[in-house]
Amino acid sequence: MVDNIAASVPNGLGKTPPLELLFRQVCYKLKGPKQSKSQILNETCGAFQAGRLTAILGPSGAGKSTLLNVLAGFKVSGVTGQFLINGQPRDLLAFRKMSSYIAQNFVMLSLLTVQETLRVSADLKLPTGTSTLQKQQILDDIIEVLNLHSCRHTLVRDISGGEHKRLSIGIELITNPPIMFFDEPTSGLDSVASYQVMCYLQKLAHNGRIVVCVVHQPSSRLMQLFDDVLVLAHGEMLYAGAQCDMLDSFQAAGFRCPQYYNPGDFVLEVGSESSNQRCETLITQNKSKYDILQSFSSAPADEQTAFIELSKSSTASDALRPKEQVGFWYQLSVLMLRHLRAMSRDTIAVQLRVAMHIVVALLLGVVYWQIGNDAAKVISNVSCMFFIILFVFSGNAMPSILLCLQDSPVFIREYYNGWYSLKAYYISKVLADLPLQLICPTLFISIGFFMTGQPPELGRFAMCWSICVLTAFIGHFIGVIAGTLLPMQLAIFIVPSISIPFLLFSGFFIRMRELSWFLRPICDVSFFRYIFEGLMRAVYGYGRGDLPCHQDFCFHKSSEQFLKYFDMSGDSVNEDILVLGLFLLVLLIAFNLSLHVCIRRAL
Ligand SMILES: Nc1ncnc2c1ncn2[C@@H]1O[C@H](COP(=O)(O)OP(=O)(O)OP(=O)(O)O)[C@@H](O)[C@H]1O
Repeated sequence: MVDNIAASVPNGLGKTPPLELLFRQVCYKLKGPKQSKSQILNETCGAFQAGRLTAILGPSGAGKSTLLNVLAGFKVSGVTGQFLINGQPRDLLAFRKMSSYIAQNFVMLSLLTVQETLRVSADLKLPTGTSTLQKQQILDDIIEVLNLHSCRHTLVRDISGGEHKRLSIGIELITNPPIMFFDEPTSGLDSVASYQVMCYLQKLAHNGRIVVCVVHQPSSRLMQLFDDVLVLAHGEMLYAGAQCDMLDSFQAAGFRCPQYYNPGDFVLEVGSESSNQRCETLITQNKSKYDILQSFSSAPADEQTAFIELSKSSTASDALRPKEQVGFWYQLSVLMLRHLRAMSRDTIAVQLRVAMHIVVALLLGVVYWQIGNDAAKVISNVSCMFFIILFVFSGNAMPSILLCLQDSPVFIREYYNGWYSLKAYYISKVLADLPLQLICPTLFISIGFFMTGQPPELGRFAMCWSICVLTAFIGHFIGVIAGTLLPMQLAIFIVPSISIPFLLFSGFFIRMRELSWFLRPICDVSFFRYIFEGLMRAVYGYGRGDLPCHQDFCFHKSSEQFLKYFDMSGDSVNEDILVLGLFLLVLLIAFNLSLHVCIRRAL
């Protein structure tokens, strides 16, 4: 069945020559003088061949994941060494196109089904021109190969750990890459599930691919599945070669594996020695094996000796990223559909958010029932407006942090695999969030405005609605930016901590003229000022005249005088809306920049 996948994918594996990846004297050094252990990999050598399953073994902290990252081309800065593919120096970008890297914590969107996840991946990864029928055929084959029938229509959040691992393999299988790297594909799985996953990997390898995986403490049964083994200890390679020769090699260096002992455990124990001094023979033996290979290689001499100083050439993220396979508009439509589908299933961030806006609006209406047209209750009405601002802002900022935190790791992985451009992701995020940002404040202000007895005039309602929608957008983008740039705890702390001080400069707690001169400029950059001012003007401005007074004396009877008292005279809600629009524009730009920062930081 794996053959079917190969056959149905354009440029499938059947058409590529057998590959050999050779790496020699690969070193990785951490940058910065303060790093206590700066040399993580030291002159490691090894080779991978098509059709063979290779395990990278070693004690914890030996450098296995680092080596995998370096080999897969994800770590480039601080790396030196020689990487040859079929005897030719590796072109990093071409290599990234033909290989896939499946991380230990492979993140996917939890609110899509297994089939939908694979479908999105097929839509974005397969070249334009691949027909729907071909895509469906590939999907069906992958589901069959990886035995994902039973959970085909299950949401990713509900599938088991083993199914999750298999799905992550399936996503990478869509393009049928000839080289696959796996970081601890069996972590978190029981022995049966680990064996199953490893059998799939063996099947993939024996079908003609290079399959390399980092494995922690493989059982004897699992060990038998590997064709080749790399053993790392303290950043040095003790052994790289066929599994069947491994114990002989260790024995030749003075390490004899007891009978009936798991070879995996044995090499881990040898590698766990406090230093590599006793293993010096093994290290030298391995290095000389690959030096001999160098002299017999058929590649031209100048290319063989061309050491690639990757750190010099590949600082830009684009140098690491394969080009997208489908056009911008197609990327945008697939991403939009995916966002909307996931959002429609998001109980907390979407359904509960809409419900909360309705419930709180009803509560507001009951508490401030018909006070908007009463001169005796003007101050309470101002508090009501301030509550509206607070709720619409925080009710949109906080859930948006959560939405972003789920999406960011998926975005980074897919972006670096060339599924789509940053522009397509950015626009799809902004557009897909639009309906929710319109629905929530619209529901809230519609219920609140009429229940609290604000003047029933279309013009005033439209102004209040516009301001509430802009408040929701501002809150949303502040949440989204914080969620993209910061870890969750920090984002949840930072958003209220930064926004609450600006509330002081809104004009509600203290009038601007009462502020010290040096604090007044802060009012100009407090978007709460324009929101509050806009709502006040929309309700009390535009020639509203005297308010009905149902008591002997009402101090704030004249709405004009009342606005004057708050320093908000002038029928200029348009100006407030314009300034809020500018704030929104700045936030949109900041969101775009935060995505750039996010992808650069992931390198
Ligand atoms: N960015 C970094 N800063 C500081 N130390 C680092 C960094 N990256 C890796 N290291 C160190 O390099 C060593 C190798 O790390 P690596 O994650 O590759 O080990 P590993 O063999 O995969 O370990 P494990 O099996 O426990 O996952 C560790 O000692 C780790 O602390």
